[in-house]
Amino acid sequence: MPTPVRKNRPRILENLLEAQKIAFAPFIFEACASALSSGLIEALARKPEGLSEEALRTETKLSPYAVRVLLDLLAPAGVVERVERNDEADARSSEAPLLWRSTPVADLLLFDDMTRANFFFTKDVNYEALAKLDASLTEGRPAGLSAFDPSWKTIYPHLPELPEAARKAWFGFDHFHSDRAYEAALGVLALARDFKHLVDIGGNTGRFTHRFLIKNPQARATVVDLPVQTEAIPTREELQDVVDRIDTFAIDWLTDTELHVSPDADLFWMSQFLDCFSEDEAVSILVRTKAAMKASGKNPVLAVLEPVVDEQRHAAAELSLAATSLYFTAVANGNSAFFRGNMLRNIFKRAGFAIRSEVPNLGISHTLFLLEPAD
Ligand SMILES: C[S@@+](CC[C@H](N)C(=O)[O-])C[C@H]1O[C@@H](n2cnc3c(N)ncnc32)[C@H](O)[C@@H]1O
Repeated sequence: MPTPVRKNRPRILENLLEAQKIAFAPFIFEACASALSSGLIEALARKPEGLSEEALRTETKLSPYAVRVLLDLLAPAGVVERVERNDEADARSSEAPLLWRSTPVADLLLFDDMTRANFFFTKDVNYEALAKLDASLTEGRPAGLSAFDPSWKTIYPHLPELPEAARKAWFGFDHFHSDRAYEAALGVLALARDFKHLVDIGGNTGRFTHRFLIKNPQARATVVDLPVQTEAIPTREELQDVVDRIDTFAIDWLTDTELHVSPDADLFWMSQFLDCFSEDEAVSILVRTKAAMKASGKNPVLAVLEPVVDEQRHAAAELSLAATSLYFTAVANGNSAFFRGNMLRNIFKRAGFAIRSEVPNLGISHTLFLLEPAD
């Protein structure tokens, strides 16, 4: 028997609209993608006083039909609006062309770097794969990854093989979210100690390593990652000014390989890394990292930079992070997510680390944890 709808709910019309935005979310998303790629939103943004449909056709090369169906949906979706006529006669006249203009939401789609990084990450990396979210959730594997290649088990070893648009969107998204926090985190680290040897675990393309080495001209670094990433480090053009101070250590943390790095290592660093693993996997990685730290003679610190999903200042950040967790589910590995604060702190404890300090709200949404072995 169907569950009865509860009566006397307040704001039923607003809620009905919200529910339709969800029911038709892919339609709205695709309409925005077309309005961006055709230049429709940009044309409107350049003319704050408004544009007629005819002018939009000229600007975008879209047909009258295409302009009409896009505008008709983007208006109730809150992306464009009809211009209010002041002149009553004008407003009644069927001769006067209807004018359209963009809303502040359209401006964000066009100009806001975070919105754009998220939008194209959704479009070019996740869109097709998300159709397999159900299977991913029930089977505990990234079933959506088959949109790229049915033989791939996780996305990480295949990042360099992604199609051009997906690779650009993946790195654009990753870099957008970590870059802003890097500068702030480097400032915090500089206050803590004069670090001489960085171990960048999950160092990927060496982007953080590069910034660290530029800021610390006497220091060295070891980039730790899957072989496909570490092998590319020496030839990366953007690292050439520091490459003679970088070593690499290739590891697949999902095997039982141990970490071995220079005895001079005094800063172990993990940025947007632990979230690529399940809780138990993260504990295992931290335990092996702790063993490598203890082998160093320099009393090292472990710095973990993570966005904590339930400790965000803004609803937009919380929604972005929670949505990205489903990328981990359907595309990346099937078993990880951005952590809630209590889970992450518990993982540190289980691995035998004590938290020395926490600095929240770095960049847009990251917290920097400084940890030391508790035993
Ligand atoms: C989300 S990226 C983070 C990159 C960078 N640290 C940042 O702040 O943007 C995660 C990194 O972890 C690495 N990684 C994922 N799974 C791994 C594994 N099983 N063993 C070693 N590294 C792995 C990936 O290759 C990638 O470079």
